[in-house]
Amino acid sequence: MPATAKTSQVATQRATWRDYYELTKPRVVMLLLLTALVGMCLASDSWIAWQTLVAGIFGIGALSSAAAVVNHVVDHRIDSQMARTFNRPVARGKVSVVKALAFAFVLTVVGMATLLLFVNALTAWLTFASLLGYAVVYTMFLKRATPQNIVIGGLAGAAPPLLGWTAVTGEMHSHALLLVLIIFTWTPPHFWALAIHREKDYAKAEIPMLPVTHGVSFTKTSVLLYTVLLCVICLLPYLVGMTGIIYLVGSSLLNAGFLYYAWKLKFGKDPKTAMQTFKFSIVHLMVLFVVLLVDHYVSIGL
Ligand code: HEM
Ligand SMILES: CC(C)=CCC/C(C)=C/CC/C(C)=C/COP(=O)(O)OP(=O)(O)O
Repeated sequence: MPATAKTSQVATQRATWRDYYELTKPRVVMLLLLTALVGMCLASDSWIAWQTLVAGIFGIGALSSAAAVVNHVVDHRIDSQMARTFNRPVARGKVSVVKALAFAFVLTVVGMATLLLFVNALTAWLTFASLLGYAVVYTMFLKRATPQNIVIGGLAGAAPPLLGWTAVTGEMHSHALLLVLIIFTWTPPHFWALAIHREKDYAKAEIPMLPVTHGVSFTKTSVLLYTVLLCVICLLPYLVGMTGIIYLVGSSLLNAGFLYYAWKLKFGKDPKTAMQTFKFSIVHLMVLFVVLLVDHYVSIGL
């Protein structure tokens, strides 16, 4: 074999920092951290101390990333069987299981130390519990056991606003739990839209996602019903006096958009609607939490 081919073959196998970065599911973690930041800001009527902000976001980000890395390791065999995930660093052997687990361990230790030393113990242990909820409860058990996997497992991914809140106040609050409930209700339509598009992938990997176990039509109905539920849940922050008119208008417009896609997914014929709904769900959550932030600072006059 010519040297260049051999070199290029070795080069493709040697992992780079980009591979480790990909293991952290960076775009997912960025949105998780936006929701944590909003939880921090809504917990106080004044600006957040920069130490709490930096240490809290860093610690929650490190543990979220560690959870994502463990997910890549646990799922590397099924990832290699699916078109969407076969090219992932651990699935294709570019990063070894041992090195990935070592990376996750370092992220966890550094993240926990940061939260324990510079934030508070409640936030550290709640964040660690969320890591276990995703990396162990969801990834190792629920994902392979029940079509309700993402509903139950969604609690881990919904935790960041509560983690941000406790980072600032050192205690839990019903308003923070409302923000968790919004993401918890948002997760099923977010994921099931993608699962409809990838139904054959999950069937091939024998993962009991809802479209595989109950069919695409049932899943489309579930997406629509959860989106209706999300519209109701999103009214609660306004009804309990946690937010003002900016949030009411913004969330109502966003939820009208989500309902449009969920309705089109259920009753329309365009196969592209599933991924359009999935992509819109991400924009929906991102803009919803920005609207929460704007509403908060306008209402306290900062
Ligand atoms: C158990 C709960 C969840 C499940 C099962 C789930 C599932 C997924 C899946 C399968 C993807 C596609 C990933 C890929 O193809 O690389 C994805 C993408 C994404 N998810 Fe979720 N998700 C969940 C919760 C969340 C939460 C709580 C957030 C943020 C608050 C979130 C934000 C995102 C973002 C931003 C993307 C796009 C990532 C990219 O483009 O690389 N997800 N989700
Ligand atoms: C500390 C803390 C807040 C932890 C939560 C961290 C976290 C990364 C949540 C992500 C939710 C998510 C994208 C799940 C998809 O997993 P999947 O295995 O169904 O997706 P895949 O098939 O794309 O790997």
